[in-house]
Amino acid sequence: MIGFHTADAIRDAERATGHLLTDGVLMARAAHAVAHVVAAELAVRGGVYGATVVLVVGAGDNGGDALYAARHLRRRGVRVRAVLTAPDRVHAAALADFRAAGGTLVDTVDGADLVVDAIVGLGGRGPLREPAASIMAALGDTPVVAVDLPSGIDPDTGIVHDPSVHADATVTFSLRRLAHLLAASSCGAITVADIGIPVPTPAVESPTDAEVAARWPLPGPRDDKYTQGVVGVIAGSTAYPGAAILATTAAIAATSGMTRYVGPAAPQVVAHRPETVAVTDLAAAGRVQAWVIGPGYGTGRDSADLLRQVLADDVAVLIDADALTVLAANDDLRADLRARERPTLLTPHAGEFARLATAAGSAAAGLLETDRLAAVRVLAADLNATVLLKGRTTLVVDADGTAWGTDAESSWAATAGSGDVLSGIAGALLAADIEPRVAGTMAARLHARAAATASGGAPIGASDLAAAVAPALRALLHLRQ
Ligand SMILES: NC(=O)C1=CN([C@@H]2O[C@H](COP(=O)(O)OP(=O)(O)OC[C@H]3O[C@@H](n4cnc5c(N)ncnc54)[C@H](O)[C@@H]3O)[C@@H](O)[C@H]2O)[C@@H](O)CC1
Ligand SMILES: [K+]
Repeated sequence: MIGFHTADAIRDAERATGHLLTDGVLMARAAHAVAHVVAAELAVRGGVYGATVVLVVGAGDNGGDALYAARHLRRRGVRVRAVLTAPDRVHAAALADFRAAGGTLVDTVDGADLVVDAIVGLGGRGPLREPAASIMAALGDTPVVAVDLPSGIDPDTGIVHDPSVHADATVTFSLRRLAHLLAASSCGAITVADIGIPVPTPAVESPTDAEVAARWPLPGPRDDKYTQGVVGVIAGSTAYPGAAILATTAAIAATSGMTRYVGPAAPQVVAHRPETVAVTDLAAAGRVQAWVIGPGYGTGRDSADLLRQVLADDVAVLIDADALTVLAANDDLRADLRARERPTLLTPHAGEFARLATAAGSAAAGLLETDRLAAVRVLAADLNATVLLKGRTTLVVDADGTAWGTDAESSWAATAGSGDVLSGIAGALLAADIEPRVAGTMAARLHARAAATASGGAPIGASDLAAAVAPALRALLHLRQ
């Protein structure tokens, strides 16, 4: 598991090193790592020797890391210059070392082959201030290496303020910050350099692809179609059969268990996937181990009745799309949800999340813009369910606050119908008896990989995504030991 930490937890862990912090040993190690990553970036961009690097240095220790790095870079033949954004508060010892190593002070980033963002790190609050904002606005397409995290991004909430730095690479120290997950797309490639800080309990964890592969349910020698879990998909309508087809197609590809379908699009679903056991009425559906309810199934009275019956069933339930809207509109259904004892996973996008949180009178509604992680934690607790908030970074949080997350690494999945594919995959995993937080995160990982597989660099539709679930899973399973 990859752990992500709060700034407070990191500062406590740094303090626990005692003299390593107070004697500047940690900063010396950090500086070494900065120089290493800068040199590696230069090496793939035209060479290290003779290159010009401009450090943009702020008031705190983040600037100190970069100034001390100059000595290592000079040794490798790099011309190092620095712009001080707060000259009266710069790390004095680091500046003296920088000068002694042959660094020179300048006023702009002009002429840089690479810029180092050492404006703020863990101590950063709010958007870039002047003069840092104007200095960085003049960057053009010069590559940027961020020290610790890109300045202007909040370390704990990952809020990307305007203006802020967009980095091509980020070098951080021993412990990943929450922003590295929550604002992953602003950080570029992240290098975690071990500088000898003990690892505390993380705030959020993210499984690696190898861990997702290891947990993926595959048929064993004694399995049959029932033992692997039957998922039932309640989705789509006569007018809009697409969601039903996408969700069932994804569920079929994700695991070998049986997929049932309940709804008016049964003929279309069977025409696309003949292996689906499809009926139009819930009463005729037969047993399942998990329900997926909501994609494209409408928001009328029938929808509320169906959701009520499904919530009363003694199996895992995934509530998505229209069923989330129905849940927002019906107090009694939210009461049923809170009272449930079986696993329940809600999979809203930001709009559905806001509507549901507002209807539930949850403080989560007010937190969504300022602190996504806190917002999901609050809604999960208020609804007594696991909540998966979709986005470039997916967060999946249990009612007790346990939080997992995963960065999609690309945005190709941002297309209509993409969520239907996600709910199909996650539903199949729930039916295989995987707990909601784990199932949701595993599904988000496979979904992201399927999007990358389908895309190959070009826009895709959700049926391309659904078709790529099987090949993406095949590739993922190669990581299994
Ligand atoms: N504490 C430690 O043991 C270590 C700390 N390290 C570095 O130290 C950093 C933390 O240092 P500090 O606590 O000094 O904090 P920072 O270096 O992040 O900067 C805080 C300073 O920046 C100013 N500031 C805050 N927001 C700003 C904004 N938006 N625009 C302009 N200025 C702003 C503040 O007024 C404050 O003076 C880490 O991110 C890391 O880079 C490393 O040396 C590793 C060891
Ligand atoms: K920085």
